[in-house]
Amino acid sequence: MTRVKICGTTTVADGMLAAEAGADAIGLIFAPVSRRQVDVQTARQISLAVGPAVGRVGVFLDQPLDEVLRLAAAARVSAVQIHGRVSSLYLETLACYHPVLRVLTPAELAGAGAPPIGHTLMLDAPTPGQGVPLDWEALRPGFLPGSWLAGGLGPENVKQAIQVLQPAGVDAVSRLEMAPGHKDPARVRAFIQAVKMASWSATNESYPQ
Ligand SMILES: O=C(O)c1ccccc1NCC(=O)[C@H](O)[C@H](O)COP(=O)(O)O
Repeated sequence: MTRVKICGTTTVADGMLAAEAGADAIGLIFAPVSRRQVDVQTARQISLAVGPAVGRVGVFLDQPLDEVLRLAAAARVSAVQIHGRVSSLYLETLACYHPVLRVLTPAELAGAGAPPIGHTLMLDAPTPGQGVPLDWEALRPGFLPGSWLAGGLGPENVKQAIQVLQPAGVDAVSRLEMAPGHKDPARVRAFIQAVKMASWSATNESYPQ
């Protein structure tokens, strides 16, 4: 089954909405450049509210390692998502503390090998959180099994993305909002439902009859 992460959660109410709609994970963005940045106290409240079955992913962009470790611990996240230019040592050190969702752009994927244990790859647009879809067909030859997909996904196009790439998980934010940082409940529910339906179809269609 394709996992589903609802990113850019800034309130307990929106965290609960995603959890009740069946999300596997929520994203808590700590990148200061983001219009969806959440403060660490609120992030911690959200983490504790969504229950044990929902992953809480701290999202970071070009932030120092000590800042990532401090915020991740304080917010009680269960994984970290790392965008931007960071070293292998940075990622290896982080993976000693948290599962790492390493975000690559399509251009960066070209030179990437299989990720080390503790790391999962996610493909996303060069500028995250802008609602711009990737070219899924062009990605297909190099898309590594087990990778996640983000970039411009919403209820209307996620089925096609899953059919083309069969990602292990999908992640979205812009197309699920009424305004940056504020979820549209109907679109969050529709997105999660669409992922589950598409993933169920992909799994069952591949079974021999
Ligand atoms: O969404 C942001 O504002 C953001 C800013 C800086 C770093 C990461 C950010 N988002 C990370 C995500 O996981 C988004 O869900 C992902 O980029 C997809 O976004 P969208 O294309 O808007 O669905």
